[in-house]
Amino acid sequence: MTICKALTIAGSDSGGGAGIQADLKTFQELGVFGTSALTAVTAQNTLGVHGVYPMTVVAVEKQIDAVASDIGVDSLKTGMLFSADIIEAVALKIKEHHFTNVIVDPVMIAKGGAPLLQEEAMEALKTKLLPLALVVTPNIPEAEAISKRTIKSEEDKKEAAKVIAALGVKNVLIKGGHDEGAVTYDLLYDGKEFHTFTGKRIDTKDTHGTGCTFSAAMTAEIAKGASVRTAAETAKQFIQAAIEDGINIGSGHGPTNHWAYRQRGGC
Ligand SMILES: Nc1ncnc2c1ncn2[C@@H]1O[C@H](COP(=O)(O)OP(=O)(O)OP(=O)(O)O)[C@@H](O)[C@H]1O
Ligand SMILES: Cc1ncc(CO)c(N)n1
Repeated sequence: MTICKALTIAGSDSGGGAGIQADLKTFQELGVFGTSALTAVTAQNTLGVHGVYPMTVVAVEKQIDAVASDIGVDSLKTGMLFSADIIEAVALKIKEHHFTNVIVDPVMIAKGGAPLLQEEAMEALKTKLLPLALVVTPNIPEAEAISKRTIKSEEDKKEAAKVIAALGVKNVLIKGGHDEGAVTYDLLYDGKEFHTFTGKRIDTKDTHGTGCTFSAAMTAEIAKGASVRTAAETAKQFIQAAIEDGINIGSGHGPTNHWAYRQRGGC
């Protein structure tokens, strides 16, 4: 049996709904062996972020080397990277280990408003990491920050995707969770064409970690050999099920249900 392996380079969410925890749960649910390189520890729950404790650059590098040299990496995703130093180190490791299936979730701000990326790290994200990415998966505020454009319409989303692609990313997937309306529209631009992934918008406050979970599902599917487009389709179904079959944990923005997709018969 071939075991597919995915690495997440991200922050820890003690509350278990986002970050490394969401990524590893999602990898497991989709039948992929998950490994991790922690960039920061956050003290976090459904009410917000109560502390951020970054790892040293050497600690991040050593974790990536340990995984790459022994276990192997079929695909990797990045989440919370926090500082320019960590971004630069991760970019160098991607090149050194010749990682190609790189999914960048450009995490900037937690749902409650806490910064998870230092402002001065934006330039490193754009110039060092994005050119190495197979896919980047910004939400709407992140797409606005990277493209320096305001997104109010589907046309704006398309223009922003083109601007982001011009930074050297092969595929840009702008997630539509922050839009309004009865339907969510996630837009994929592959450098030539646009593809839309839609779902019924669920009226719930329990959407903590939706972005991490979505990009982790894409990463797992790409580890198994799926195309970016097919991976996005599966990720959309995975997150739709995870939000719809909510589990109501904590008194703030609760996590999604990472096992819902499997329970419905997906794998
Ligand atoms: N209320 C909702 N109902 C249905 N789908 C949703 C809802 N909210 C988000 N989604 C979907 O979840 C996925 C993640 O999108 P979103 O824009 O919420 O990411 P995010 O802001 O990066 O999340 P987070 O920062 O919490 O990790 C997308 O496929 C989006 O369409
Ligand atoms: C550690 C971590 N990564 C990402 C997010 C974004 O959801 C979060 N809230 N916490």
